[in-house]
Parts: sequence; C-alpha cells; structure tokens
Amino acid sequence: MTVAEFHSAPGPRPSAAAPLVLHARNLAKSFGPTVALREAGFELRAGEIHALVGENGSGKSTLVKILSGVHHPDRGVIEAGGRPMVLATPRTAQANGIVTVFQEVLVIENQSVLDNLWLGTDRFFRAGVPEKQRRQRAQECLSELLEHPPALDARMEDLELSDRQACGIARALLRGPRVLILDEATSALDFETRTRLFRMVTRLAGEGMAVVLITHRMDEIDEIGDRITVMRSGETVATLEKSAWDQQEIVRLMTGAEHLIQPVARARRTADPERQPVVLKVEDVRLAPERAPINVAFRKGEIVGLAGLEGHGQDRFLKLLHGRHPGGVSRVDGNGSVALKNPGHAQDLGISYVARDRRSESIFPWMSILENFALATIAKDSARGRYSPAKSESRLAKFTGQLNIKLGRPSDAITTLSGGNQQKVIIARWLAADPSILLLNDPTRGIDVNAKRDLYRLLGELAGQGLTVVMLSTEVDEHVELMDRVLVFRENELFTEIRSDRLSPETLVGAFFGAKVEEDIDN
Ligand SMILES: Nc1ncnc2c1ncn2[C@@H]1O[C@H](COP(=O)(O)OP(=O)(O)OP(=O)(O)O)[C@@H](O)[C@H]1O
Repeated sequence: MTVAEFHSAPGPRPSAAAPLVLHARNLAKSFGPTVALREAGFELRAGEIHALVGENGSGKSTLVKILSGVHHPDRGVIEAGGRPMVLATPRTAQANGIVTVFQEVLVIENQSVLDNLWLGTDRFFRAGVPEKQRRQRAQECLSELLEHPPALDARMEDLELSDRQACGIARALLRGPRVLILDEATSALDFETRTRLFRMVTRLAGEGMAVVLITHRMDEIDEIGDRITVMRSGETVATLEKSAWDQQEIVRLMTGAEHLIQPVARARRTADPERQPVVLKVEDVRLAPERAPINVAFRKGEIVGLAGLEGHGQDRFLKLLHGRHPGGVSRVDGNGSVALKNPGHAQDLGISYVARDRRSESIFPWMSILENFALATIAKDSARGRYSPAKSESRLAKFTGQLNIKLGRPSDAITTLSGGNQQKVIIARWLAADPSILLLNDPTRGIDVNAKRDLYRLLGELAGQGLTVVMLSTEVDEHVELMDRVLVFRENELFTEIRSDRLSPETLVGAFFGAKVEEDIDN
C-alpha cells in the first residue's frame, strides 16, 4: 500500500433511508450499586456504520454486551423488524446475526490461526464447513485484512498483538454477520491493518451489513462513520448524521459541558530538553541481524515518540530500553553510565515500563483496584516489613483525581472498571513508582479523548520536572500533539527522526513509507 492509497477516500456510502435492523429502547442496567445504563436507546439501519462514543465508563460496552447477549437489561426492549428480540445468550445473538469483537484480544494462544478463526462455529453453521472451504475462506478473509497474513497453521501465540486482533475480527467476519459490532476492536490494530479493515467494512456495509463502531478515535469516526450516537453517564444523549457533527460538538455532548479540547501539552513545558543531560544511551544496537546499528541518546525531561508501521522494530526497541536484551543500552547519570542487565535492573535504575497488552501483561483480574495499582510501590509503602494499604490508597486517590479515574471503592475487583479506567490504573501504577524514565507502550489505547488530554498534560508537567518519557504510539495525532521528537522505524532500522517543529500527520505518515523530511539522524 502507498501513501496515496492511505489518504484516498472510501467509496460511496449506502442510502441513509435503509430499513432498521435493530432498535433498542429505554435500556437500563445496574451492577450492584453501579448504574451502568440509565436510559439508553439506539437504532441501527442496514448498511450503515454507526459510531458509539462516550467517555470512559459512560456505558458503551454495557450497551453492546446487552446487544450481544452477554448481559441482560434490567429494563427496556430490543426490536428487530418491529418484533421484540430476546438475546438470552451470545449464541442467540449470533443466531440473530449479531457478532461482536471486543476490545480485549480474545484468542486461544496454543491453537492454530485456522482453528481460532473457526472456533465455536460447528453449531453456528449447522451443516459444518468442510476443511478445504474453511482454509480457503480463512485465507481470503485474512488476505483482505493483512498485507502479510500469517500461515493458517501458525500458532496464535507466535503472532504480534495486531495480527491476533485481526484474527479476532476475521473470525467475526467469517460468520457473515448482519450486524457487526466492533467494541474498540480497532485499538490494537496497526495503522495499515486498520486502513484495510475500514475498506473491507465499508465494502460489506455497501452490501447491507450494519456496523456498530466503538472507538475513542475521532479520525476513525470521521473516516468511515455515517452516524454517531453519543453516550453520557449511562444515557444516549444524541444521534447525529455525518453532516451535523464536529469534534467540539461531540466533546460537548460527551461531557455535558462547554469542555473544549485542551491545547497541546508541549506548549506548557518550560524546560528546553536539548540542553538537558543525557539519561539513557543506546549504542550500536541492532534490531535484527544485518540491519544498521542504532545510536541514539535520550535527555532529561524530553518526550520522545516511537513510530512506524507495525512490526518495523519500534516495539522491540522500546523493550530494549527496559533491559530486555542485555548490551548496548546504558543508564547515564552524574556518576557515569551503567549497562542495563535485565528489566529488574532497569527498574532499580529508575526506568519503568507500561506494557501494551493490558490483558496478558499488566492486569491481575483476581486482584482489587488498589492491589493492582499498588504492585510497583509496595516496598515504598512498607515499614519494617509491614505493608500499609492506607498509604497506597492515599496515593491512588491523588492519581484518581489527576487522571479522572472513575471507580467505586478501591477494594472493588479491577474487572468492575471499564476498559479505559483499567488502563488508567495501570498507568498510575507506574507513575506512582516515581521513575526517572518512563517507557510507555501505546498507553492511550482505549482511553477517551478528554482523558488523553489529562494524561498528556500530566506527562507534560512531569517532563517539565525532569521525567524522560519514551512512548510508542500507533496514533499519528498523538505524536504530532505530544512529542518533542519522533523516532521512525522502518525494516528494523531507525529510519529517521522528526523534531516537533517538522511534525505533521503528512510528514510522519510519509516517513512510515520511506520519505525523509529531515537529514538522516546519523549524518
Ligand atoms: N461487571 C461489572 N461489574 C460492576 N460494574 C461494572 C461491570 N461492568 C461495567 N461496570 C461499570 O459500568 C459502568 C459502565 O462501564 P462500560 O464498560 O459500559 O463503559 P464504557 O463506556 O464502555 O467505558 P470504556 O470507554 O472505558 O470502555 C462503569 O462505571 C463500570 O465500572
């Protein structure tokens, strides 16, 4: 795919006067004392791509879990073709043509790609699908979604996060849904796969499939949304046609206030990072055999982005900075430099790492919110071998305010939080460890538009106080808004560096595809 193809507009959209495939009215749902949905309603036309937006915890996932037969509403009705539908189980929802892909990547790690794609379909397609046809259809679907589809016999655990998520989406598409629900399912996808998915979904919508798209990314909604329904505190507050929305209006509806999008964090910082001392140094590191060695230094108080198409080395590079592979990376301070030996050593030297895949790498679902938060600071909150939860709790309270984390009681299970709020707890965990260098692996996945600004502002403030931030992000706008400079990776090499004064979506995407905007960094 070329840059031009990435920027080309999708094809014509289907008529807005298409029949309703689904109509939900007056839905309410509580979990114990938490009211997740108060009064939610929603209608979906055949062939439309309908975006559902709202702040973290506003009830989007609860609404789609009701439509998917996972939760049962306390009140309200769902109709199809004027008749009430009882969606008792996920299987009933699927039998009604409603197929959902959730935010967390749900795959069976030790099974093949092919088995994962057809998982649970034996009763879905009553007659069963013969092996040859399974392979062919799986291959076709993956080839449309991925430029380099994995082998059908590859094991799921060997795939990158983005490819695993693509397999989850392919599994849904192979069922030929009437209604496809993507619940933040695009957030783990790399740039290229997301573009391919949007083309595929637009094509299928043109053939009559209705799509519900939950995303925190306005660019995605602008790109393919036909209508948008905004949720606030468990209520659906408005549905807008494409011609009637702009971002400020959507944010206003989401927050219920004249809460305009905040200006960039970078402008608020005072320190000039280029005059600060080096704190982390990478020397002659190769991301793959035969690739050019990388030499780069990070300074106190700067925010550096890592970018590139998925799988081009930026993920591996970030992990190297956390001591995953010994050799070549040193922590530098006034006393000299120390080579990192392993992640534990890196942590001891003040380097914290926030992992990308919340589900498998960061969250401990059997633990409470407080326990999940306190993991990195237990030693700090202990005296003479005795741990004081009260200390952790007061620290959590500080971050709850700064990052606007919506939670009930700190002792509640972490799984009672919405996805975005879980992610904020993990970020707070590592900020609380008070690192000198913070490594973030795509941290704003699943975080709503205002909460992102809260995080940017906090990172900007902390950088102003001397924290060095290195952040891998799959969001082009995030780089443009936040970073002092961005390192772009291509084919396991550091391809170029773009400083903030040259950063724009065009220069960055151009660099992904091999266009340089500045001199080579090693010139
Ligand atoms: N199983 C559960 N038990 C208790 N509370 C829950 C449960 N599921 C959701 N909630 C609560 O219901 C509210 C709505 O959550 P929901 O996941 O629907 O929000 P969301 O809009 O999808 O958020 P996000 O954008 O962060 O994914 C939140 O306050 C959440 O904590």
